Amino acid sequence: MTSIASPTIPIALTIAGSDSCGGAGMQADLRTFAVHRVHGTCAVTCITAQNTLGVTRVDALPPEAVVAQIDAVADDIGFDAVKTGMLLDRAIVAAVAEKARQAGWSKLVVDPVMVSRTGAQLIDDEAVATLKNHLLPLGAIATPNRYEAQILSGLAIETLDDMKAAAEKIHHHTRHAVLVKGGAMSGNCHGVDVWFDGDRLEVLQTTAVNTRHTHGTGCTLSAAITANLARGNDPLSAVKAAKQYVTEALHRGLNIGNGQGPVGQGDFRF
Ligand SMILES: Nc1ncnc2c1ncn2[C@@H]1O[C@H](COP(=O)(O)OP(=O)(O)OP(=O)(O)O)[C@@H](O)[C@H]1O
Ligand SMILES: Cc1ncc(CO)c(N)n1
Repeated sequence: MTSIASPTIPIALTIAGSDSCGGAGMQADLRTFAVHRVHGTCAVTCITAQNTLGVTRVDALPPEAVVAQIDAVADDIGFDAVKTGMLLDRAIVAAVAEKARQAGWSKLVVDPVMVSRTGAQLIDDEAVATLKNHLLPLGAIATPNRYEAQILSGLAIETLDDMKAAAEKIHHHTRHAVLVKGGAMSGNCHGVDVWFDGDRLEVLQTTAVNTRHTHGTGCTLSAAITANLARGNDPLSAVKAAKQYVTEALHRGLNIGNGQGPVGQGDFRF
């Protein structure tokens, strides 16, 4: 029998929550990895009951269960890059940060999932502080959205200059690269992201896509960055290619459910 995957296939790990509607969270991450021809492994942090209208229930896994999943993958298969998504509570954030610190993951993308694009808080205050002080400084790239960048920088974000100032302030705290995402910005900044790595400040822009099917954009972007890092791309080119990919995914948004449908990570036209 021949095996399908060669030992040289890039491998990525996502540490994230499950989304029952399949558009965000680890479902989005694994699909995005697959489209990038990267084998996806996962450590589930929490189970969300959610659909295109919102989240109705969240159940956390014990932090030991999250760590056991990471160890099971690390001890046997290994991975080339890691991303974190929804970590939910202080204990899970602390356990993942400790694992990242011990293992010294160099290709770590931290999507600091705290506040949804609609402004709803997704994790508690203690978890926010632990994420900011313990996990974020370990990530090679942090990808806050507008509201998360406001919390992390302490700055109000209304304009492109505000996005740049927030990216610089967050970098000052983490000493690593930051991508402030503009999906929740209005006017000319809608869909514009700002990259700052301490050296280069870049504005990443595509034409804003006029769609309401935006569920999972943030997860899809950070998963694509992680996949590109796993494939050996440097951080800025990984981010630029991922931005292009999420724009295409927005054009393929799925009109399912009664609210904000998911972006189309795969090309389902056939
Ligand atoms: N309508 C749009 N047109 C073009 N790009 C967009 C649009 N909406 C979001 N994006 C892009 O999608 C990516 C994710 O950004 P966003 O600010 O939506 O993240 P998020 O709030 O974390 O997402 P999520 O909705 O998954 O929580 C960014 O690159 C952003 O610029
Ligand atoms: C599980 C999960 N992770 C992340 C997000 C943010 O898009 C979401 N809605 N659900």
